[in-house]
Amino acid sequence: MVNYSDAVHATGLVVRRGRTEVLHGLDVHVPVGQVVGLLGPSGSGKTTLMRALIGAQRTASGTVEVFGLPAGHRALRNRIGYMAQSAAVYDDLTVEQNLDYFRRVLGAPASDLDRVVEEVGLGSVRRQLASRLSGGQRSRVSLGIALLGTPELLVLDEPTVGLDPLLRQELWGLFARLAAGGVTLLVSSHVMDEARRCDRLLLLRDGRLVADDTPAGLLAATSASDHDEAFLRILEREGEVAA
Ligand SMILES: Nc1ncnc2c1ncn2[C@@H]1O[C@H](COP(=O)(O)OP(=O)(O)OP(=O)(O)O)[C@@H](O)[C@H]1O
Repeated sequence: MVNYSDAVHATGLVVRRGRTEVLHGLDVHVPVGQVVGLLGPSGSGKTTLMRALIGAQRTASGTVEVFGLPAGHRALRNRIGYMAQSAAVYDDLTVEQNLDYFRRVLGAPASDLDRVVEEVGLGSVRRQLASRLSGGQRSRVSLGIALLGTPELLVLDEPTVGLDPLLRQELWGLFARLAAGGVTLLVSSHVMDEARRCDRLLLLRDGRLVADDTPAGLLAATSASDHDEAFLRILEREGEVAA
């Protein structure tokens, strides 16, 4: 049954990419106003799931609803912000020209430009060409684009990759502030240290959901002292079951 306090509700989601089935009947829900971490080994299906949520991935069967509407519905376009793994940035434009271009495409207010520059901490390079940015700065421009128009759901594919620990901490602070204001965030990550900053964790393995718990709940369920260890234990256990 659909719970209307869920921002995302997927049931029996099956996705094929090419000839291969990569998601095998996932049931996933993401409660409104929470920061939910999407974790799992490389190739486990995190990006594919995110693409399905934003309506960019053809599904073979199952349902995916976002705010009670089918994923990809027109009415969701301005309610979801998506940051892909590869930076969506024009090299021949400055930071603020990039953000302003996407702001106008989205029909977001002019005041969004300064707000977003501030939120992603790019004030000192706002007039610099994107071609001259570091990898971490480029990914923050992409994150800024996802924040334009104040979306209610943010789907962020590894937003902190390539960032130093201080910047990562600042961005997780921003995610927590956004969630406190009612925004829902689904954030994929390879960095297990980031797991403890989430309200809830989804762990994918080979296209199957193998854990859906709070960070503390996962530690308790596995008797592990940190999330690296907890995930390894779950993955080992699931591997044994699958073998
Ligand atoms: N365009 C494609 N055609 C066929 N198979 C694909 C395609 N893109 C991804 N896959 C496969 O789908 C599976 C899931 O990939 P996906 O990118 O969703 O994983 P991921 O968990 O996001 O990985 P990573 O952490 O490395 O980004 C992998 O086995 C991958 O090889």
